[in-house]
Amino acid sequence: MPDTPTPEKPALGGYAARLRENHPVALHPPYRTSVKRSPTYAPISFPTTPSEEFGPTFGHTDLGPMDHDLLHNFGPKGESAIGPRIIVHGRVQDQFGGPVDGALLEIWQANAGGRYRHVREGYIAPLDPNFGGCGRVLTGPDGRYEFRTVMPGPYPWPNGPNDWRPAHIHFSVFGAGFAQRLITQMYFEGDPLIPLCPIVRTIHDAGAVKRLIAPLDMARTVPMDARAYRFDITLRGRRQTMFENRIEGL
Ligand SMILES: O=C(O)c1ccc(O)c(O)c1
Repeated sequence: MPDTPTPEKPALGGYAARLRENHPVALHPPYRTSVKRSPTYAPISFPTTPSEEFGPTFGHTDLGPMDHDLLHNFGPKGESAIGPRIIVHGRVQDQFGGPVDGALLEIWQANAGGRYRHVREGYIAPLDPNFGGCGRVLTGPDGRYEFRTVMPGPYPWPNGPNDWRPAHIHFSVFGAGFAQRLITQMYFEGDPLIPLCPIVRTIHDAGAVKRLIAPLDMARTVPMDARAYRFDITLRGRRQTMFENRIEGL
């Protein structure tokens, strides 16, 4: 059977470039720390070695059995974290919609009250003794992944006088090696804080923002247990997910 081209798949196969136009500019003063963090000199490219490009590879033996269950992977007695229980699932795909097998996803998030378990966290919301906020999962041959957790709470941050981050989960995606790492944030459908967030507002393309917002997925909800949200991650192409660590010009 010939492969059916997707709308963006070149007839002769090949390569779809990154969508650089949608990448936020590095300097966006309403996102205050971007002023100090944005480069003032042109980026320098360093050559990589083959071992950085192709290894190490990740396998199921690298993950603990509870890594994908943030509800239970921290509490000393395996008790459930406090908060609305959710499943987050989706597919990691390439520019043509093909599955990306064996990608390592690492996730981190605040607890249901909006507080991170981190030494430099300053928000007054309480810690949950049964929630660490970190997890890991590998995609399968069909590119799919799934983990369960609590719905993170929104939280205030010292940017402007009254800026609040919408509820979000941070994602790091590793490909075949440490040099292939992409980082992004997932938001939740219906959150009124999304359009107000100075970090979200660095992204000028409405479609790119929409692709960071996971819709509620009632088909995957577990009755009397957990709601579900679907977050697909597309690595390249016209429908690519916006990644924070893709530097303009590279
Ligand atoms: O990069 C930052 O400054 C920053 C601030 C608050 C956040 O919630 C975050 O994810 C990033």
